[in-house]
Amino acid sequence: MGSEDTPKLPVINFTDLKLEAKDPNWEAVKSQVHRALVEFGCFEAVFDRVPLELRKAILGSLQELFDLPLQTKLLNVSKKLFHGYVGQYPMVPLFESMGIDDAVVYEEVESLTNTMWPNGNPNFSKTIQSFSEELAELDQIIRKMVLESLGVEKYLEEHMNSTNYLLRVMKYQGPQTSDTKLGLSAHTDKNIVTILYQNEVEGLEVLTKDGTWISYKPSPHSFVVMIGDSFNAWANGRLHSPFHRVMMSGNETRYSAGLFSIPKGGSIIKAPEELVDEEHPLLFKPFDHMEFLKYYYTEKGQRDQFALLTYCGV
Ligand SMILES: O=C(O)CCC(=O)C(=O)O
Ligand SMILES: [Fe+2]
Repeated sequence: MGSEDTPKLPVINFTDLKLEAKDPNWEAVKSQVHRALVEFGCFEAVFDRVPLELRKAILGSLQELFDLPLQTKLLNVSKKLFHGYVGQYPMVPLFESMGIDDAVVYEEVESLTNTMWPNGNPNFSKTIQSFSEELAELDQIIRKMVLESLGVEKYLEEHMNSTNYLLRVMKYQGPQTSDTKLGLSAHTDKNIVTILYQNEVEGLEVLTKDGTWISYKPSPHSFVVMIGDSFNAWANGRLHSPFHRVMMSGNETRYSAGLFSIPKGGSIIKAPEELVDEEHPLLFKPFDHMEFLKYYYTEKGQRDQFALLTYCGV
């Protein structure tokens, strides 16, 4: 297969674009975003709002965090499912991850920081919070563009207010072999929007609608934006939430960080009536995201590639 045949994720440039100021480029970028999300559910975003220093700092902070002893990392527990320390799974032995809930709020980050470093580590808290705050702006730009493209911007405020931000940080050890090993199993995200950043070690792959795995070539300037099942359900299937996985080879460690916008517990996800008609019958019954996650984290739910469809598909 020639290189021009190798599929690539669309690249969209958000340089200088702001959420508040009406930008002359807004409409053009919006139509690229809409097209990419319908076709791939995913794209590569160039977003210079996160300064290079901060990009470097976040990767340093991830390493610092994962270098802590396991018994310290295990102190990151959370009442919410899949929000604390996750790792040491026989299925994916290379993978470790930690959640930082409400990472845009300094005090929330600080409380985790103080659990990890009882003598404090303000640099860590600042890096995590600033990084999350900048990416939250990109998340909101994308969601606003999607709602406008679907003609349902009247729901914008309600939609934005219905979510929280979780920053999940990930470490994948190199398998020390040249053949490829599973880093993270293929899945769709269950949330609204995910924005990923990572070091230079390859491994992330995204499945196209026609069944081809696209390998993402990391760049320090780019973020990967992905739609989760809940946003696709809210949009009554007019977007796409892609399967993706991490495949590892070689010796190097891959670090990544993802900002996840997640429906608040108790908020009901229901497609606006404007998006349901004869041509587009309702695909998912209204559902409570927290209740759905309870199903997803059962043994059956974990094996179910189409968990949301099983849970509330019409
Ligand atoms: O490490 C990555 O780039 C992907 C992580 C991921 O897919 C997830 O946490 O849902
Ligand atoms: Fe994911």
